[in-house]
Amino acid sequence: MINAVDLFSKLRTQLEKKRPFVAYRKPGMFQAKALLQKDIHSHLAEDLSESGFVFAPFDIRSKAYLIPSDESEIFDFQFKGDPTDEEEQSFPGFDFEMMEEDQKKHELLVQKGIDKIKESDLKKVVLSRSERVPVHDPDPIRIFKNLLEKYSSAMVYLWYHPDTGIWLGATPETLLKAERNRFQTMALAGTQLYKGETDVEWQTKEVEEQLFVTDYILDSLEKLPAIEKIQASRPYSAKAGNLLHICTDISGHIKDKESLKDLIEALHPTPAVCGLPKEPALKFIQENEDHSREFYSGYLGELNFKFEQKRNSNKKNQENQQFASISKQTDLYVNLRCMKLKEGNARIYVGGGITKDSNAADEWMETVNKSQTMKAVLVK
Ligand SMILES: C=C(O[C@@H]1C=C(C(=O)O)C=C[C@H]1O)C(=O)O
Repeated sequence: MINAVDLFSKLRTQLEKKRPFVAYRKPGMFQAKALLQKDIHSHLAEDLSESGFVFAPFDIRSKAYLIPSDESEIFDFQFKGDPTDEEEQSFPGFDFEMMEEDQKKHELLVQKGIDKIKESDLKKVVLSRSERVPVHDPDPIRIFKNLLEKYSSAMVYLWYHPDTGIWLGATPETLLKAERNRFQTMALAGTQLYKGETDVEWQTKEVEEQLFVTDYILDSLEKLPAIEKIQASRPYSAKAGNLLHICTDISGHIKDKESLKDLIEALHPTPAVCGLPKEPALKFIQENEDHSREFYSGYLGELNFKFEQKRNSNKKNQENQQFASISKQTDLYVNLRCMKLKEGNARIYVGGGITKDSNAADEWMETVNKSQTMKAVLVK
């Protein structure tokens, strides 16, 4: 365990030396972790058998970066900021006049998506935009501390790589957790503002949209020969910053470890960030969104991370002796509620799922609400 102040100063040195690093805290954890790469080389996750922290883009044809465990110094730390009661968070206001152009553009895009759904086999498409926000104090470490303070139930991270630049985020969405022969994923979709209550009503549009995601994930998993014993929870409302989403937890068994790659490839990109059917949704996104998503709606996290598991022996003559075995763990998240920091500006990425029942003005508002997760940590 390293003192947080010392860790942050090590991160600054890494930045100065242009060496890749990532610092992160998983949802609900007290302890945070950092991987500081010892050299400046670009390592890639080529076949997902590597061990380290992976940072993968939305577009599966582009490079997925890796900070390999073996080439890094790994630290555990705790950040004791002012513990914020998530119930009492405040979010900054917004200047709607300044955003008029963005609003028009986004509503046109959404309407085009709705029209396409009505006239084709496309059932759902996730459409996004990015927003440039000038940042008064663009110190990534200051912003990361704010993330740690504000979002205890999200995966919060600060990633730096000379090839990708600086990214930060607080994502509520698990892509895949896998350990030994078990795995877990989730179907997350549907959005409403959190108003102090998680026991809320959902409209048919949201229920249907989330069901598309669940069904698609279950179908894709059933097609994989190495996957068995698939189970799905009942849908429930999950809180993420100032928002609520509908969530279904999905779990199962993997028969052979070699299948992790197939599993990740079957899941990414899910209809929670791309659409249904996958191919026409992807085509629509590529042809109509006017920004490159880069790492937004890609995935990130621990890949085949080795950790020591201590077990007590139950043999009498070896009483009190502990046995350590090395296990591998994968813990990946979808890169949502995120931003890229560059030259004193933050580029915030936000999107939402469009179906035949969507309304363009509501979808615009949903992206405004989603952008609050990052805007709230930019202010001092
Ligand atoms: C696409 C985003 O979020 C996804 C889309 C949601 C929706 O359409 O309601 C909800 C949660 C996420 O699965 C985003 O945050 O940018």
